[in-house]
Amino acid sequence: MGERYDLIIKRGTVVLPSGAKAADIAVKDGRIAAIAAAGSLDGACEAAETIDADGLLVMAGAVDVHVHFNEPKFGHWEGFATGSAALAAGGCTTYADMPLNGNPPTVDAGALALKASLAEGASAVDYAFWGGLVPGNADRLEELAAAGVVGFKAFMSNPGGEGEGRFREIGREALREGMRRIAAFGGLLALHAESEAITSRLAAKFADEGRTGARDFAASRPAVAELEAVYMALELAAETCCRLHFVHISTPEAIDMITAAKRRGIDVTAETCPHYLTLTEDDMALIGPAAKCAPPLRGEDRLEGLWTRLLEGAIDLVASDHSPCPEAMKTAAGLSFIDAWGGIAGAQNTLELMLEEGWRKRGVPLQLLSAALSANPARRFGLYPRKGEIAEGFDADLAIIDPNRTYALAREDLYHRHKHSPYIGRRFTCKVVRTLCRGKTVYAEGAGVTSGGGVRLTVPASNVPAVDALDAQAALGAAHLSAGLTRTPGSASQQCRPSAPSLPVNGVQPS
Ligand SMILES: NC(=O)N[C@H]1NC(=O)NC1=O
Ligand SMILES: [Zn+2]
Ligand SMILES: [Zn+2]
Repeated sequence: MGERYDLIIKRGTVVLPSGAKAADIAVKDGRIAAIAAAGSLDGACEAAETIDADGLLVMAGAVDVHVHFNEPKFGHWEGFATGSAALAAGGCTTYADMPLNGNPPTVDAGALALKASLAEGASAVDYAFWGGLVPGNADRLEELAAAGVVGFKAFMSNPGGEGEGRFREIGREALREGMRRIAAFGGLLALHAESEAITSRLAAKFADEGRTGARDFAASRPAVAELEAVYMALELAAETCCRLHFVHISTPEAIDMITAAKRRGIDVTAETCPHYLTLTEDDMALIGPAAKCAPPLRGEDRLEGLWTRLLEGAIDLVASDHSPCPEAMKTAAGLSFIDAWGGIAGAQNTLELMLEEGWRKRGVPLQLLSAALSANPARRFGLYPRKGEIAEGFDADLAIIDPNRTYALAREDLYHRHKHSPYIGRRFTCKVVRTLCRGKTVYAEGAGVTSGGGVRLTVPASNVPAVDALDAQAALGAAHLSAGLTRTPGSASQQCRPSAPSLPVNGVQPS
């Protein structure tokens, strides 16, 4: 007998960075100890447990860097236990929690400590936290970085939400100052990019006119609101050299602006969400408030345009933006579409949606999907090389998928706190059947979710992962479509030198 392992997963179709391959995976002390030819470990080694994955896909657990678990105070919207259970059931093994809509929002070290205390012992899978950049907390950014946040999140438009002291959007000058501060310690800023000027003016106009339907909501947040905000933020990033990440991009035009900025050497990445890749404005009108989000769902052309950009490697990562609320805030009698909560509860469905719509329907290679769902988010936010890939030495964070299973998503399948979802009734031809976090089964079909074992991940404040690391995905995209993104290795960090701002920043003289 050879090596003694804790677990062997045998004969699975394993999605490696180089492609899918029949292989055995051995796990010891929570990490991937060996990857070997299918059938070669079984019998040759001892293991406390064996999982037969014959006929099943084995992928790296998804790394969902965009979820809103709303403790403290708004745990009745979504909490760590239920939110993470949904992620586990969907094949996600690591997440990063956004600094809103809990109260207090995560805008200083004290609020972060409170968040962390509430998550401890409650989360089914591993997790990290975002800090917030809001008007007035520029002096708190470094303490948040020192406490290990993955980055900072700011809103360019009104984030909504409830409660005194809730998270607020940031104007141009305070955003610029925040970027200067974040750049100074090598941090990263994530932006919700919609123009407040455009969206608030249209919202007020439509309110006056009594326009409260789904189409009115979409029209009040047009694509140009995203494009203007992305353009402005890219200009500020060029000026301040702040590393930038755009969350939930909804238009291929914005992706193209971001791609052009990458070519100019700006250290920027783009995220989209499964809903922009699987649902349209028509679906939103049909489904109702369960499909309401901001930016809103777009037309078929833009949806397909996003898939093309994903294939080209121009979309760095996919995350859920799980932002749920109590049922009544979506469906109360007499509630108009405009007044319903904007946020889609999608935590559980990311991986299956991407497999269904990407791999199955559009032929997107599994390794490209895996890069967008796992490796790239892990790399960008400092969780790599521990998370994000099936490779020796990495945490044994795995999603096991039955690629020959047809089912329709039912309310009862959902683990998140409130069971509204735009995907209820949707048919899938694949299903996550088991999820392992650090080698422990956290979800198994039939048995359900085992809660509580997730640990907190902190990212060193000085962590500056190069954007070049993301070129792996671009290369895959290029190979697939021969239209990939080219980025000069090292270009981002080498080219950016902060230039003097053209205007004084909030009375602070540029140094
Ligand atoms: N406040 C909040 O979570 N907003 C999120 N919901 C949504 O649909 N987009 C968002 O930014
Ligand atoms: Zn947002
Ligand atoms: Zn969000």
